[in-house]
Amino acid sequence: MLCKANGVNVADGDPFLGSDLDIRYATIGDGLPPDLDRLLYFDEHWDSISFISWWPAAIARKYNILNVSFWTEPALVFTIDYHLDVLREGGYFPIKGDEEKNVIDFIPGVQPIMTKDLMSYFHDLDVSSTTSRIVWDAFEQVKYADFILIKTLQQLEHKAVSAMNQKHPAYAIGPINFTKSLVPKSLWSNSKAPGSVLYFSFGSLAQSNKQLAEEIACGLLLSGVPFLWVIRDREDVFPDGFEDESKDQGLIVSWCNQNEVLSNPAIGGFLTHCGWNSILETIWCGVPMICYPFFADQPTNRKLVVDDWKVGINLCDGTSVYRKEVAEKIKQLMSAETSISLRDEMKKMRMLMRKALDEQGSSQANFNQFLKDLAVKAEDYP
Ligand SMILES: O=c1ccn([C@@H]2O[C@H](COP(=O)(O)OP(=O)(O)O[C@H]3O[C@H](CO)[C@@H](O)[C@H](O)[C@H]3O)[C@@H](O)[C@H]2O)c(=O)[nH]1
Repeated sequence: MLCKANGVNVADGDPFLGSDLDIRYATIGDGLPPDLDRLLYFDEHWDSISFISWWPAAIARKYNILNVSFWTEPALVFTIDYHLDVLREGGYFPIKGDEEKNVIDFIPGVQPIMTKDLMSYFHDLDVSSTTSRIVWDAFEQVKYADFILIKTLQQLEHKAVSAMNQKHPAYAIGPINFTKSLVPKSLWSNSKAPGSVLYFSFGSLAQSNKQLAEEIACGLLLSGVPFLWVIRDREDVFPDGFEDESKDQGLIVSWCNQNEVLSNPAIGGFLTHCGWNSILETIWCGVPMICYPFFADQPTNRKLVVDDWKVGINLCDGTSVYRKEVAEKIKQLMSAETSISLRDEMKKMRMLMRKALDEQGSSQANFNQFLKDLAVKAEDYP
């Protein structure tokens, strides 16, 4: 196969490493200070990156080159967004709180989904808001792509991927950029019992607000569970005395190598904001999750993790977070007795993911097929 001949393997970090393809990467900053809370200044952040929603298609057209669009979100989210025009026509984008319209059951490849589980921008009533505009533009433009790559597993999202394929050449090639053998280096949690530590991070964008951090901090103390908390800006966020009180129970850091942490045997659970990359990394390491989604695709990702795949639980069952409930949920997840079924389901998903990334696995096969189709299509381009 083309891919194999070129030595390309989706499990080896950079999938193009070792190939004879001339692939170059560039990082594009959003122009905002690195430590700015992008959740707090969400519109400014999205405004500053809005160019990414339209320029790839425009440039591809201008220079008559192939346009490959790569999406780091579940096929479920991508498919719903791909049908924004249909949803807008039906009065679902935005959702206007109409009782009769609380389930969407007409998107090909998407099981009936409650409107509450849709991405956060569906609930933004202002269609001219930065987020709504960018999402709309991005999915108008994606229709001009020659190929769509989705960072997901075919086995997990078979229906959505197949339905997408009826409309557009789409390939489930995820997850990529994991190395197969992650060897944990020296880590505080090395001194802890297997499965005893809760890892807690809200990803690269979201920072905890004071009230939320306070409830979680107190919940952690009440639970007594050892923890590793990644928080980028901890100034003035924790309740008085928390860092002192918790110094024997937990470690607080501003950043870590998440893959290394998750693959450490001491980690028994992950309190996550449901960023898609974190979810895939967590499944790769077989760690069950406690979910607290903030915005964008995260509420929909939560549905996959908790309701569909049953490898995680919600942090809170209502709309607010209370320390007592936080403590209960943490204890429930971390106890081997109360989370048997979660752990069993997670084992199955982990196996699926590892198989998909094998040399004969679906992600590898889809990636190989993509390279073949790309080469054929490239013949039409001068
Ligand atoms: O201390 C840390 C914290 C995070 N990470 C890494 O940072 C990435 C975080 O990615 P993700 O979990 O997807 O969260 P966000 O950075 O918040 O991702 C944004 O982009 C994702 C799609 O790519 C969306 O699913 C999210 O909603 C959106 O917030 C992961 O690879 C983590 O391994 C670290 O390495 N160290």
